[in-house]
Amino acid sequence: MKLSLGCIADDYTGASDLANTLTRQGLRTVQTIGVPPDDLALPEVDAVVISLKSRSIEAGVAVERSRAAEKWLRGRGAGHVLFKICSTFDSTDVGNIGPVMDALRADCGEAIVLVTPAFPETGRTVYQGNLFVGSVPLNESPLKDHPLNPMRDSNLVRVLARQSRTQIGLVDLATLTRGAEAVRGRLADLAGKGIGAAIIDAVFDRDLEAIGDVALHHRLSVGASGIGLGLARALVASGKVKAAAAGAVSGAPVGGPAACLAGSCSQATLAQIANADKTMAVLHLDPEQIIAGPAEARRALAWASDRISDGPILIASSSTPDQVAALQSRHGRDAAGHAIEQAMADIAEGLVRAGVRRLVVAGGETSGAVVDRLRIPGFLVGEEIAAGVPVLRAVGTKDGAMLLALKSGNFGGTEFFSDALKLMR
Ligand SMILES: Nc1ncnc2c1ncn2[C@@H]1O[C@H](COP(=O)(O)OP(=O)(O)O)[C@@H](O)[C@H]1O
Ligand SMILES: O=C(O)[C@@H](O)C(=O)COP(=O)(O)O
Repeated sequence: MKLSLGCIADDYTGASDLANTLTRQGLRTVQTIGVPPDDLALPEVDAVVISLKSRSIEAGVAVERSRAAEKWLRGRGAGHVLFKICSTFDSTDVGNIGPVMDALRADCGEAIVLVTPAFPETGRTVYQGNLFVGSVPLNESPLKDHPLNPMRDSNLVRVLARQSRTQIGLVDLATLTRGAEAVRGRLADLAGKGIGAAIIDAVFDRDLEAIGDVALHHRLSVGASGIGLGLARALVASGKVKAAAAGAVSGAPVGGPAACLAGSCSQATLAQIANADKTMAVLHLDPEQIIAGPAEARRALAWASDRISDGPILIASSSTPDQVAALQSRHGRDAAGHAIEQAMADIAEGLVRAGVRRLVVAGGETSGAVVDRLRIPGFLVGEEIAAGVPVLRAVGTKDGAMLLALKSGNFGGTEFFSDALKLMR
């Protein structure tokens, strides 16, 4: 297998979002959890998206894991590697986007790296280096209240400069609009000044096509699903990938009980939870009790076992920004987040033991904890539920056929949970 594109995603929801985009553009794509073991049977594919849970961990560990993933991808022939980050640039001043980018850039000997989180389909656009979420700058969006990485600066040149050892430049929309040659010229100027990475503006998919065209001639790029779209279209346009051969997988129905778990506290997820009781039984966990010990997860499983044969259920830990801040001030941000993620993993494990084979998880870190606990080695991409969220069919599992949906906290409409289960048959 010689890969046309190698990808390293810094969380599992982000990886499924990118795998979805590449599949929709005609690339045969598989999502793996971590660097695949040698005995994992992978189908013949054009792209592999290696999912890491490296967004919110210590920067040195994120670098080490990302370098191992890059080595594996390059070893399978990937000439270009995309480091997939969040379309809302989720990170802190100590990383991990900058440190991982610096390390991968050094490893592949790239002079200058194109960076853009733009993903117009979900309202993420970049202009003059500033990231917009819908109609507002990042620092005015709900991301300012993210539980782990509150985003309070929309200027990505500044944000990335605080995290990276290299200077950061800008390729603005005016340059991009003049075409690929103008972008190459600007990159050569910046690289000549010793600048190692550039945020590039993008507002429409056509901007991402131009970016993909340029990026494909580099060894490394950094961005969200939008740049994935650009790279995929460039690969197809160049004839390196035959798009007609690809498509989302379907498969035998899985059936059986279905459950949803929400650990995301994002605005979109809060609205989806508020709507869910129209179509399923909903349990709100007590976050304080989760931190106190395992009894809260046991209570959730007992509640679930009474209902799971009657129809789908949703179990949520999610709270409003004020409640999240209060909990964090009592227990610390990382300790609270970790305890809740582990409780969600305990609940997921118990649900699967009780026969659940269709599972929706809301939240990137939450999905990481759940998928790790279930020891799922990889996924094939199925139908699209909402922009950036596909149905995933697990591969290589010991528990037999299983369908999952890993939803980024901010993605999906208000009916997301029932929309997902309609497609997860
Ligand atoms: N009620 C709560 N209070 C504080 N933190 C919470 C609460 N519920 C969940 N969390 C934590 O908030 C984080 C949410 O992150 P994540 O799952 O990545 O969601 P998103 O996709 O919205 O970023 C996780 O670490 C999760 O454990
Ligand atoms: O690019 C995106 O916005 C998503 O793919 C993503 O990375 C989501 O992260 P979470 O919101 O933490 O799930």
